[in-house]
Amino acid sequence: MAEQRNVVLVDGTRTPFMRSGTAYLSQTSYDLARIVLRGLLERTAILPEDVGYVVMGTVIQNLRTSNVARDAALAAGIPNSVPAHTVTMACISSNQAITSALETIRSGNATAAIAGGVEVMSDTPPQFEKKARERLFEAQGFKSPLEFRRLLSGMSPSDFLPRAPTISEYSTGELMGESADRLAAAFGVGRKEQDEYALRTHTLAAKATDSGRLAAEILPTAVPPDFELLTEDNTIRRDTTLEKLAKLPPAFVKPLGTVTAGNSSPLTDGASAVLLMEEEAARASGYEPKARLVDYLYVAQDPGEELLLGPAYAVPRLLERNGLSLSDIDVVEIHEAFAGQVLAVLKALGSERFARERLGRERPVGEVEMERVNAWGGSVSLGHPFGATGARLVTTAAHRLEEEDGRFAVVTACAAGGLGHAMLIERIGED
Ligand SMILES: CC(=O)SCCNC(=O)CCNC(=O)[C@H](O)C(C)(C)COP(=O)(O)OP(=O)(O)OC[C@H]1O[C@@H](n2cnc3c(N)ncnc32)[C@H](O)[C@@H]1OP(=O)(O)O
Repeated sequence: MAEQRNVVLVDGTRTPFMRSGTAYLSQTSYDLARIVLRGLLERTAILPEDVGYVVMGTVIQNLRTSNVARDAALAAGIPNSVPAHTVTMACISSNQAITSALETIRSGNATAAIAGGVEVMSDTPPQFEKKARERLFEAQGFKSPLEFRRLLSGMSPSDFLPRAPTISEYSTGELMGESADRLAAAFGVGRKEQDEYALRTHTLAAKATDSGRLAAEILPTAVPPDFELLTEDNTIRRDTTLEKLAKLPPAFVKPLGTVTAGNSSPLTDGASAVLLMEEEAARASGYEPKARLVDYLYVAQDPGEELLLGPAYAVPRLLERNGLSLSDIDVVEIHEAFAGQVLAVLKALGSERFARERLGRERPVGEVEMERVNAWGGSVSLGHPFGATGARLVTTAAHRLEEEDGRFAVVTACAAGGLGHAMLIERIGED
């Protein structure tokens, strides 16, 4: 069998992440995807014709450009001969984009590929109920004013009111935040712990911003109407204190829930992208790749019972099949959908009962040292543009490996549908 081709991360970048309804209100997913692709091309100085494939993740599609990867790639100057596709896998959509690009390179179908993701929650298309959609469909065939009267017959005006989509699990109807609340309760993660974690992530994100560490991955971005140059995430709350967090009411399970606006990831707009290459080709082109993408896997659990617990299943399997243990992992980048979800995952990894009953192992997977976890902030503080978070995690993990002089990083995330992902990344030292 031919030796497997190594796939490396040459570099990654992202727009600043912005709370929905703020700086990117004028933008569509196509706009931000085009901006980030152009930014990546410039940053890496790769010739657009040397890119063999483009794949991007997104969750809430704009129907006019449902293959946003293709349309944004064309607009970014990537030749029309370069194929592109868009994937969706809820909050791990750009993780899926990265692994799709990785497989495209591994299989020899490309030497260099761009993967990324985009989400503009500010541009969520309003939805009509099925009954109204049926009537509107029929109306396409109406010609006379008399026929148009039929549009409303038997319908009330409220049937035509557009509804904002909810962030809920389709199969159960449960909101993500409700599920996070149940998960936290099931693992005995209290409100105080969640608020402390929220304060930690905001504090670390502010520090990483001020020290310029996050600037290394952020693409300064200017958009209409005022074209102010945006260089930082506006999701970070520098005014956060435990006292303020403690006063916030439950956001989902009322009145007794523990998940609040303060310990949840906010609704966010943003885009991210990475350049992946076959290792030898990258070196031959004069690049010093940042990290090797060693291995990855996806898991899926019951969305009713364990919607956001995927990392607790994915990480042990990934470590085991690579002969590693948690103590070998210098950098952990875990998606923070909610503070309570991260803390529940960490508790699951340290739990003997979880190991025995859920993983079929004699011993717990292990305790994760907190200083290794999301040291530059996470989705609660940096925001979570659904389709773009995965590529942020991978880029940050590679940068942290360099900065912290580590060898292995694990990137892991949960997603709607009970899905989970974990990826093993190895820093490429000077050899
Ligand atoms: C796999 C996955 O990723 S699943 C996750 C998918 N994502 C989600 O489900 C999104 C979850 N988040 C949300 O839905 C929303 O952010 C919500 C519902 C939690 C909160 O939304 P909003 O109420 O619009 O949040 P908003 O930012 O206005 O905050 C509400 C209040 O809390 C305050 N607040 C929020 N965060 C903080 C903080 N860190 N410190 C202090 N106060 C805070 C705000 O100032 C605001 O106060 P005000 O009412 O006095 O102005």
